[in-house]
Amino acid sequence: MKVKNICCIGAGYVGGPTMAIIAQKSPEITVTVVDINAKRIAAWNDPDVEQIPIYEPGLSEVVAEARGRNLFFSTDVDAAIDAADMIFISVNTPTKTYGMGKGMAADLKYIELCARQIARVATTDKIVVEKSTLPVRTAEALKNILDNTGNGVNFQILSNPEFLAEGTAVSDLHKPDRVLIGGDLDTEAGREAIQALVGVYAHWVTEDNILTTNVWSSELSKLTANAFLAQRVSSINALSELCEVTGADIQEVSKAIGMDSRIGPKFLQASVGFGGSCFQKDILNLVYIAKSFGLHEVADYWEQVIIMNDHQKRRFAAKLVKTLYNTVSGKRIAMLGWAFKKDTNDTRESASIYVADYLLNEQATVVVYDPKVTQEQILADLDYLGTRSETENRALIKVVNSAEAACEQAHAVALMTEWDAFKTLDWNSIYAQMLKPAFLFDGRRLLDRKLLEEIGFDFYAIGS
Ligand SMILES: NC(=O)c1ccc[n+]([C@@H]2O[C@H](COP(=O)([O-])OP(=O)(O)OC[C@H]3O[C@@H](n4cnc5c(N)ncnc54)[C@H](O)[C@@H]3O)[C@@H](O)[C@H]2O)c1
Ligand SMILES: O=c1ccn([C@@H]2O[C@H](COP(=O)(O)OP(=O)(O)O[C@H]3O[C@H](CO)[C@@H](O)[C@H](O)[C@H]3O)[C@@H](O)[C@H]2O)c(=O)[nH]1
Repeated sequence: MKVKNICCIGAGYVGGPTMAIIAQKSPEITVTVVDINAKRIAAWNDPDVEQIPIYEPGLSEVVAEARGRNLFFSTDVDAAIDAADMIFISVNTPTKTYGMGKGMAADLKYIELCARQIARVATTDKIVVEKSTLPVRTAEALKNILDNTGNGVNFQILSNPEFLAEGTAVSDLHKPDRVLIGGDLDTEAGREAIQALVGVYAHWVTEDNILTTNVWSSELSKLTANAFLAQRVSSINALSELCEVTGADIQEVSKAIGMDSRIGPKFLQASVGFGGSCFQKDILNLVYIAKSFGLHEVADYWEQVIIMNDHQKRRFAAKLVKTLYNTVSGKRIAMLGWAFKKDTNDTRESASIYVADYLLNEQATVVVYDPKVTQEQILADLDYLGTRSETENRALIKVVNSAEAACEQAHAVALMTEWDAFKTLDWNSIYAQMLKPAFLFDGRRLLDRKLLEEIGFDFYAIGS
């Protein structure tokens, strides 16, 4: 079967970019991305393509090429479901904040709502693709809901997890290490559905890079990949603390071990802690699944990755307070960067949120600059923690339009996100504008210690 009409439910960081690339590479397939968030859809449809709601290098060009040709954004979810032969579910699956599994399990209510809506609306056979990251065996629940509608429609369920990283979404989608498709390999209809999706990706991905497995392996591989990646970051961050007390340097250690081809050089960059919407959520989900099967040693093993990450964020903030003579009360601390990594405007679970919260508890005045994050978002992130009232947050935190403005009259600078532009700031003039001694805390190992110490900074960097 050749796919002609795709619907994607969820126009977020995954649904938007993924569907834009499918549309770009497959001009004969009509792709409609739908969402209940009308503001988000309006932004995707903004005549000025630079105003699309997600900042990703190269994405606006792809959208400009395909939008209106075979790529559409709409709030009419029912119509798009009805017209499609393949439906991607790409809605959010956050950590549960209530009830059973609170703080650990994935909240699947949005997934279930999608399944019920598809079941209600569909009048022709559909292939339903899990694009969201889901606990292993979710496809079983989806199948139950879809097969019990009694309207005679046949559904095939595939798992097709997404591995793109934010900030590099377009290149990751153009050249994926692999595309993973899980489906029912035991039936003819299952194999046909898998081949239909293979046919979509085969527009630009070689078949050697398209891996087909059973559904459960596909679902579990996604959680496993994120757990392994996050584990590398926590491992290197754990050793960064040891470096600080022994005189070893984490950059040198990373390089030395990364040259071992069995270890490899990627994901060994020490930092103020990993952030992003996925790592923490997916590991907590894995821990919850292991616990629910009574596998407590497995659960404890993976939970340690999160414990270490929380420790890294806290110890960075604590180091800053200790170095500033044990108090930051009334002091001005500049934070450079709020996004969880460079080249994205996403702030979900960013280390900056937790470090700022710690410093605000110590009564600091925090002044933030990020090239892509709005004041509205920064305040919303802090309010969401619920540590203090909205009024107090607004009194203690300031958001400014440049790194220089953030650092003016500051007692200390905390470099939080590795934006390229921070490398080439005029640190001489920043130093001149700061209170002395001028402290600089590099949470990303972005800056040149020798240069900054020569200027006069009291310089501290993670892992040295
Ligand atoms: N962000 C990433 O880099 C990334 C990468 C790989 C996988 N994932 C996974 O992909 C999924 C989506 O993540 P995201 O970052 O795109 O989330 P997101 O919050 O940016 O987008 C999800 C969108 O789904 C919409 N939505 C929710 N319920 C809906 C419904 N019933 N009908 C229509 N629209 C609905 C929301 O309004 C929202 O716009 C998650 O499971 C996530 O774990 C994310
Ligand atoms: O050596 C490293 C690498 C990353 N990080 C941090 O780890 C976090 C996550 O980074 P990254 O993995 O690059 O971005 P994400 O967009 O969160 O992507 C991850 O999560 C996605 C959602 O599931 C997956 O699709 C991707 O494959 C997976 O890399 C960020 O805060 C990074 O700064 C480090 O501190 N050191």
